[in-house]
Amino acid sequence: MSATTGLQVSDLRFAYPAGDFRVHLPRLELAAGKALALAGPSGAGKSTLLRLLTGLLAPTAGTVSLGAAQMSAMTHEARRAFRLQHIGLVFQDFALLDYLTVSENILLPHQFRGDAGVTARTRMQDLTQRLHIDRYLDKRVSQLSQGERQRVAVARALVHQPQFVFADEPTASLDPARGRIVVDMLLEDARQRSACLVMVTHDPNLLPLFDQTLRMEDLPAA
Ligand SMILES: Nc1ncnc2c1ncn2[C@@H]1O[C@H](COP(=O)(O)OP(=O)(O)OP(=O)(O)O)[C@@H](O)[C@H]1O
Repeated sequence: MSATTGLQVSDLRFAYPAGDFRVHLPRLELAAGKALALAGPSGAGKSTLLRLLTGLLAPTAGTVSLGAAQMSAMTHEARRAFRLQHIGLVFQDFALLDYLTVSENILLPHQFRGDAGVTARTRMQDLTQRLHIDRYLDKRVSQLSQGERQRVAVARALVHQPQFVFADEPTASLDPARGRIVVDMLLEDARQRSACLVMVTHDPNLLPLFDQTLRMEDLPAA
């Protein structure tokens, strides 16, 4: 794989300062355009690993590289700027601002990037149509159901066409049919744009859709 476009992890180790949880990931490679499912029982460390891969948590040892960017070699500010530009994140709790409308939530990260222009709006229209939430664009997020909020979080993560997409159980609040729409869209979007997708899931039926699966229970003892 190209060293400058995919995701690479080498000998990553992490322990929370408080508590007993530890993780050791000797090696992970994900080429551009490929999708990885992160599976494992509750409490196995999937969200923790996702945070390590995005630079939201710093490893105790080892390296995470997203394209040419080695996350732990960057300053806090550089990591933040990199995330804003190149990473799309769907958090488990969605991390939406309740008092803003759907479109404001989706475009807010774009404004931080100094760009909320026509391209972003066109892409927002397309994404929200495909996610069946376009009729809510002017509604406050506080007025939406959990499943609708989850899809707003997915649209927000994709609107800037990031090279790396990380999604923490993006179908948890959805019925199977809508969940499948979201997963298919994430996969199709990543493949079309040659982006990397890492998705946490509890659903074994979804695993065959991915190019690779990492099961937390297969990792060596930390
Ligand atoms: N800030 C923290 N400090 C100490 N321990 C933590 C912290 N956050 C999480 N943990 C612990 O780390 C372990 C892994 O948690 P994590 O949320 O990564 O698991 P998960 O696989 O994503 O779980 P779930 O499927 O339930 O979301 C758990 O035992 C959890 O209690």
